Amino acid sequence: MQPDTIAFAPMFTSAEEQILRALATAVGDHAYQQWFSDKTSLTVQDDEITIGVASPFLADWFQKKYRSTVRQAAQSVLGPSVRVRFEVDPDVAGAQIQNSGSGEDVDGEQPATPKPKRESKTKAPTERRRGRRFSDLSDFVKGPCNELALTAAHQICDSADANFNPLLFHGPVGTGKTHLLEGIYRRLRRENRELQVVYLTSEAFANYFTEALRNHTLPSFRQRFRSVDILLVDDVDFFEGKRVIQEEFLHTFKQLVSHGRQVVLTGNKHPRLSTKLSDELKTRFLSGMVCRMEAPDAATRKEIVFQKARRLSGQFSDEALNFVADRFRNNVRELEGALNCLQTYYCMTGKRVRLGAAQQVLADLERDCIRVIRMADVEEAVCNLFGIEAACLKSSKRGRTVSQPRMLAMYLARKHTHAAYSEIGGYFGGRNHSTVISAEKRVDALVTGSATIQVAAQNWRVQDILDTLEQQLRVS
Ligand SMILES: Nc1ncnc2c1ncn2[C@@H]1O[C@H](COP(=O)(O)OP(=O)(O)OP(=O)(O)O)[C@@H](O)[C@H]1O
Repeated sequence: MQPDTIAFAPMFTSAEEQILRALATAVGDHAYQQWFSDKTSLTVQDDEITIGVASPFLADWFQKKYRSTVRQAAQSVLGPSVRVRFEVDPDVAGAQIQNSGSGEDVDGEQPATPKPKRESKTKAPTERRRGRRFSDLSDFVKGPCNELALTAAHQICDSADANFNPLLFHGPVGTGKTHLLEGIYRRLRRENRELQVVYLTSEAFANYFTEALRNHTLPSFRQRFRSVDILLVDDVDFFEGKRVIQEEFLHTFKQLVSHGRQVVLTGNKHPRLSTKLSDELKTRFLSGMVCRMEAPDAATRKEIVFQKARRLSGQFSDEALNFVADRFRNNVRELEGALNCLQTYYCMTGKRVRLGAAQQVLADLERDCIRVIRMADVEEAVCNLFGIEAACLKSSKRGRTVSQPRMLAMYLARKHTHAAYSEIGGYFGGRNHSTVISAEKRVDALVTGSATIQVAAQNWRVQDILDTLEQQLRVS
């Protein structure tokens, strides 16, 4: 991966300085001296920059007048995913009050608020950390459920020439896909500042694209995304069913990969299981390395809970933490939610949280985690996976493309809703109870025989399909 020359990058020492220089060029010297130099603070935190100003009125005014200029300046240094915030910085405000009385008149563009004063003190980029904090790879707890993915993430950061492109993480919600992607971003930004690394969600990519289409700025949109060294895109499932955006992303992807630039993606399902991604995009997604991430096993959950608890100010007994790890099994977000409850309880009482208190505090949360699965949920999950309409599932059609999904839907409805056979048969197109019984037997036999059926023109083991559907039912 050869870093492209980024405008301004080689000339200045820090990202803050580069942004300020780009800004000065964009707004002109006069306006820069009048509004920015010595009168604002600038903080860069990952892909977010914060401009600190002296009052809420100024924050509002800057937002209206300079937001897009500041964003463009920041993008020229940090890449297209950068976000800009304006907020009151008490240090800047304090410095302005101290220096009041030395103001000068400005041109007609000033806001109808107290004006910034000339001699207020420039605030150097501070250590303060605001806004989004990207996760770090070093905080990621390794277990059998994610070991391969973590190793691949480190390989991307370690080697300028990882031999898989793209790297794609997929798995159920809350299993750490975004954490790994952010961790890659953070490590690369920390250790390879010369690389142009862009992190964004696929939704943001789609929004930038639509904006570029609307504003007739496609060439600059393309130039931005097709010249990065490493592109990290979260949640590619969002591209599903969006043909034009898929096409655009495909070209971006091809261009990057053909120039040896790395692409890392995350998604909730294996690309092959997607019925709404173009075949060409799917093939590209599969051409590198696909890592599945699973819900954490017991030992990993325990390690995660203990690690996260160490970062909290609360005191918790080991039994209380083991209780959390044991009870909240679906994903790491649930574990975090439970720990937050215990932390709040600790803040309220000031007492070390023991097992009894944890059980009491978490009882409600546990109840909330009980998922009642309805036949409509099964229907929706099956239809999504197989790309068919609900009406089709309930119809009298008997072709395989419909009868197999229907058979699986009946099987899952019986397993998870405990509805009577006749009710299930009635729901899926007015069939009788013996049809459901026979569907149940057939699926059991297919699982036992490791049989496969087709999803999206690929053969999948019935057990794998059931696992995928059941994961969706658990979290939907
Ligand atoms: N192995 C892990 N070690 C430490 N924290 C983890 C681990 N896995 C997940 N987490 C934490 O769990 C939370 C949810 O993880 P994350 O957002 O990465 O999940 P995800 O798989 O991207 O979910 P979604 O599909 O909903 O986007 C985050 O706070 C993350 O830091």
